[in-house]
Amino acid sequence: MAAPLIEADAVVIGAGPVGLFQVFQLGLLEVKTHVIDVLPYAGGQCVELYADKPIYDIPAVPVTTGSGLTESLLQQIGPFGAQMHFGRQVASVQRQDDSRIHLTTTSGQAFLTKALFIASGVGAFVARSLHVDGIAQFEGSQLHYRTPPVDSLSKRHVVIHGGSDAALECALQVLAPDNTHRPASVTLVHRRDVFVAEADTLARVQALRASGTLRFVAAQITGFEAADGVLKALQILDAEGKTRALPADQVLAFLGVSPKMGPIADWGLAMERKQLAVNTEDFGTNVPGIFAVGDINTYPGKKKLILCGFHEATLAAYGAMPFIFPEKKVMLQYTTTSPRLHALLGVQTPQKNA
Ligand SMILES: Cc1cc2nc3c(=O)[nH]c(=O)nc-3n(C[C@H](O)[C@H](O)[C@H](O)COP(=O)(O)OP(=O)(O)OC[C@H]3O[C@@H](n4cnc5c(N)ncnc54)[C@H](O)[C@@H]3O)c2cc1C
Repeated sequence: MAAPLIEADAVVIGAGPVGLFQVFQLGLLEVKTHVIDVLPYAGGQCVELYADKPIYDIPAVPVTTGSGLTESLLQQIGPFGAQMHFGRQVASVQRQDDSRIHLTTTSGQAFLTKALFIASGVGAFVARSLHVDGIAQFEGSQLHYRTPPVDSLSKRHVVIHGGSDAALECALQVLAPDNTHRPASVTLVHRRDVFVAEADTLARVQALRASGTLRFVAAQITGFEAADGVLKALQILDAEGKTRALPADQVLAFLGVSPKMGPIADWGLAMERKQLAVNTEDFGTNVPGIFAVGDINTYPGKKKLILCGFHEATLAAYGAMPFIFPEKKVMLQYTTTSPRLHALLGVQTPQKNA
């Protein structure tokens, strides 16, 4: 059954830093927002590509990190109660006759919004898939690119594939002492016995390997065996050059993520060199009611910097008001002095000196 249509004043595509700040600026203008991101969490490039690296050029923040900045932004937008729709990729965008914008996601959710803010950055961060002929048929049932609920792995032969932190964290989660849904076996498969992970994670995985709870095989996955449409085993090419079968009911592959622009070029928006062309007055695209902010847009002098995206989001919020609240006269107010903004932010208005 199709998910019910969500009607909204504003939808933001992308929960990167600029999408999050868009929520803040819209919140100050009393606009409730829905945010859609294909990732299961906020932060965009900041979390996906440089979570622990320092950033030095966020105004008035001498130093933070990709994840630190994201946490601060999430805290800042907290009062506005944006509805987050994680793990969903926007597939289509179409302006309707009533001037609202209709969106659909690949998972079948639809939105109808008065204004749309595209903050999709360098593209949707989607998991790299396992390149084995025919194995895609098991995606979602027996092949996963994120850890599925651990109870679905109970009494199954589980194969975790990859050499990253994410693969090792998955092994630790599946074999956590408090997980009562124990798999029949858990095997970690990576082409070499070398992993890129935090020292603590490596040590905990090593302990599981030493105790025999977690098996490790240095190998490449080259094929699979199935019966009646059910995956039974993976064919692996081991370090000695031998191909053998490894029982596999559930395969969890962690091969990293890569940004994909997706079908954005089909949304009827003017583009220049794969970026959305916008005006610099309010960062509107050529389609009324659709704005583009952050790394996805282009205009003369564009710089792909977070602070530039914050400015763009501010002007886009004001620019969208005629579409969201056409009757409302919008005045610029300062967060320092406006009791109205204090109420929205849930903070006290300072008492005037007697
Ligand atoms: C290594 C590195 C270091 C950097 N250092 C700095 C720095 O020091 N200072 C600085 O200012 N900038 C820095 N940048 C650039 C900065 O990270 C970007 O300018 C910023 O992330 C852009 O934010 P954004 O919100 O526009 O897009 P992004 O951060 O790319 O976020 C976009 C989000 O949209 C989602 N998305 C895209 N398409 C869809 C779709 N169709 N459906 C659902 N979700 C979708 C993506 O999954 C993603 O989460 C750095 C970048 C890199 C790679």
